[in-house]
Amino acid sequence: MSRNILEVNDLKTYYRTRLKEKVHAVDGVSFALEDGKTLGIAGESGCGKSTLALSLMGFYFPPLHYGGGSIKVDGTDIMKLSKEQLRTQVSGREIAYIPQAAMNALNPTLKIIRFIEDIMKEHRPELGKQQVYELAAQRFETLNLSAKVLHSYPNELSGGMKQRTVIAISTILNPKVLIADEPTSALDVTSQKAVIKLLKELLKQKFIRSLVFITHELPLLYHVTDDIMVMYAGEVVERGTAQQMIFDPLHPYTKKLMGSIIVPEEGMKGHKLAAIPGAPPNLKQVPSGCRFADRCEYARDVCRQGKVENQMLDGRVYRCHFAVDMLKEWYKNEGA
Ligand SMILES: Nc1ncnc2c1ncn2[C@@H]1O[C@H](COP(=O)(O)OP(=O)(O)OP(=O)(O)O)[C@@H](O)[C@H]1O
Repeated sequence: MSRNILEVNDLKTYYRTRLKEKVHAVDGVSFALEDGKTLGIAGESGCGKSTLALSLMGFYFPPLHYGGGSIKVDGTDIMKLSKEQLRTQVSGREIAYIPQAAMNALNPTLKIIRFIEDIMKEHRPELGKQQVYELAAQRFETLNLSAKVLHSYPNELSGGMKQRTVIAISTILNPKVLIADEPTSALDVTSQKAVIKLLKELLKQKFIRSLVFITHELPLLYHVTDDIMVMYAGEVVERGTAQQMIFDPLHPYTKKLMGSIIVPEEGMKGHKLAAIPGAPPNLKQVPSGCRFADRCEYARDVCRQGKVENQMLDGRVYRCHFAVDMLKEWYKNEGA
């Protein structure tokens, strides 16, 4: 059996607002990612995906705070490390993060090679300027990015090329896990395909070992990731293989989410999430029962009474009171 490269157990993180209220953005999240695997994270806007990504990196800066739980990267609990250790030993080396709109955050006054020089100065100080250049040029060419890009300024690159460059820079230290938050949003279909190809190449070349891919574009998850995890109101409501999650969802929320997808034949048409009536609960005051109950057509009184525990089924996990047979019966009747 393959070992886990990332293990998250009961992770809780919250924002403290100026009025001193707590926003429970990640509320008891647990999952594991095996070496060599890719995990997609889906869910509506505001359900905690980006906060989970920040939390996994140990980026706890006010207003975001750590509330409990563990994050193990290749066996090391990063929450037990100091901020300095996180910065020098974990960030970029063990686990790298490409935030939303990262390509727009590149300093326009610096040539691309300067970003790589800065990383190497910190992590590989023994390398001279020429060695850094050669290493960067070789990496870029292996990834089918011209080494000429290294001499360009960010604004001289197209959006798609800028995004691929950011990914190449962020993975230059061969992190074990790459977390990419909406890496294809705001790109045209051709550029999206190029970004996906690059991510797959990074895995194939073993420049990264595992990938966490956050996106609203659900068909992309089907084509890119082994597993999909769906979040709702700060919690994981279901996790399974991409095939199971898209074609045989168990949780009523996953069912609604996936109901909006038509898997396009050639793979990459951008289908966004269809609107689900109602809104997620306020994360300042989360309900004690099922958080989806108010929007769930199958909800009963029991759903609102007390915490809903995860149920396991053949390696899948879903957070609902009801048994699979009952859910499937309801779904069958719905389709009839
Ligand atoms: N700086 C902040 N201060 C207070 N609350 C915040 C802050 N940033 C995010 N939140 C809240 O935390 C919750 C989770 O937000 P998060 O951005 O993680 O969701 P998301 O699923 O990534 O959404 P999106 O897909 O729009 O990026 C939301 O209720 C959001 O309003």
